[in-house]
Amino acid sequence: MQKLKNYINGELVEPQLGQYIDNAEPATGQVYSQIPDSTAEDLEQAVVAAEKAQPAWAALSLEKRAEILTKVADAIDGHSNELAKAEAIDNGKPFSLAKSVDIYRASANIRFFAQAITQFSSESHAMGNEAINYTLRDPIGVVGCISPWNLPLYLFTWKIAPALAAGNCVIAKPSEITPMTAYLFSKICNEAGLPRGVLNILHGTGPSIGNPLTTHPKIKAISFTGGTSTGAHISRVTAGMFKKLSLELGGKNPTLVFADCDFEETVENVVRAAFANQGQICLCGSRIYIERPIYDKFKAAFVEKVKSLKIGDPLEPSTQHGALVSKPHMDKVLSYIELAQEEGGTVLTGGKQVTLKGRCRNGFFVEPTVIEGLTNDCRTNQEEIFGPVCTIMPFDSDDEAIDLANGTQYGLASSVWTNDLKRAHRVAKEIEAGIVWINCWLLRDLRTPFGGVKSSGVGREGGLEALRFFTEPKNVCIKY
Ligand SMILES: NC(=O)C1=CN([C@@H]2O[C@H](COP(=O)(O)OP(=O)(O)OC[C@H]3O[C@@H](n4cnc5c(N)ncnc54)[C@H](O)[C@@H]3O)[C@@H](O)[C@H]2O)C=CC1
Ligand SMILES: O=C(O)/C=C/C=C(\O)C(=O)O
Repeated sequence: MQKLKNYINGELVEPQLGQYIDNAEPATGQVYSQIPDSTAEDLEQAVVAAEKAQPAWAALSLEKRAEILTKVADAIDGHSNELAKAEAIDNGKPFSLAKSVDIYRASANIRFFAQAITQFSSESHAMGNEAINYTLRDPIGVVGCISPWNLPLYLFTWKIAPALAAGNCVIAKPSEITPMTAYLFSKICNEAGLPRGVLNILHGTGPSIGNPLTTHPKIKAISFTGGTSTGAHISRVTAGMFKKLSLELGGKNPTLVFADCDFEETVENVVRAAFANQGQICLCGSRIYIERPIYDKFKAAFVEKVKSLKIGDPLEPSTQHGALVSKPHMDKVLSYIELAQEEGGTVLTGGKQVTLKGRCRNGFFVEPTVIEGLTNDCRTNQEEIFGPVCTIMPFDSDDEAIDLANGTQYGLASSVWTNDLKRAHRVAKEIEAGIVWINCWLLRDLRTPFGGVKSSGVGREGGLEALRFFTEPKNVCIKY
């Protein structure tokens, strides 16, 4: 069975304590590889390598750093089929989605920040005839990046790319549930000529390697994407250590459908927003509010479209809906469907585990599920399910729609479907979320600020926000 290795100082190495954990393929339920269960000992080795490499990496010209990172992006493109297949096997997502979304974005993330750093500038503040201030933005040094399992290489590169472009050296921890593409990426970095020690990748669980990483005194900034409770834990354990924290956490995102929307286009996109990646994207619209005059018509068209999604082997080109990432996650999703019915909800379609034939007969497949008849304050509508489950509810006015949308502890993303420009502006202003899409969903410009409010996180990723996060500003004041 394949044994993955850590990537430290440009080399693929075994964990020092020799401990491994199993890694299963969600579509078959079979363990197919093992990954290092890394510990503080491995972290120490990585910190030494990163500290040693950092001054020379930071001293490279921006153009040279950009050139090396661009070679890494080119190498991702060169291996895109292999990476997409690995992602589909490791995560359970359809190969077609892995290729067109995950691996495409992984390369785009690195290419984008390679260019962005060459355009990065800082402020100056003149004090009349007395003095001028200018701001230097230096790399922080060694930083930590922790990424989740839902968009494995996509989110891994979304974090490491700005950190590296800004001149930091990185210790990155991919999710132990989907380690494979980060492992393949370590080989790609060597192939592309990334200098030794600039990026170090440690595999393993939150308790064994995540905790040591977040609390290591030499790691001065942590960028984390994952569950809200893990984000809260990281805030607690780093309190008093004065680290920079960027926390991109959960969501329970509202989709507001107004009667004047473009009907067909809206149905199609609201289905995608709810069920893309089996509903396992923090941006998925899982609470769908529909203006009453079109509620019945929308419900019928929406349910019909959801029923037509093809569930199947992630490696089959025609599959639209793959497996959930793990058995515990599938059980969690199924328990929420049960809870929704206990809370008075009616399942309009879906609701059950799917048993496929052949190779995938033991896989973790759940039907795309639509539920109606619930109140906004029930647990189903308040807690992040992070799976192929959405609820639909009617509303009667703009104000009611805004209140319903804002009625959770989360505030990550939202989408609004209307042809009324004034309403679109007003609703966008009133919604408590870091991201509002009008007549679209997951349309991404990598220059824009990305992140959430309330329990959805702290700080923003993307564009200049990310480069600012991964640099330390220093003001220099010169008297004339
Ligand atoms: N982007 C998002 O919004 C995501 C949300 N989730 C939510 O979180 C729930 C739980 O999923 P998990 O995989 O358990 O997410 P998680 O938050 O535990 O995992 C995310 C990353 O954090 C790491 N981690 C876990 N404990 C840590 C610790 N103490 N210190 C440092 N790093 C740690 C994990 O190993 C992984 O790399 C999901 O059901 C979903 O509701 C999960 C993944 C992504
Ligand atoms: O940056 C994006 O386009 C998407 C990010 C998605 C997440 O952070 C997530 O699902 O966790």
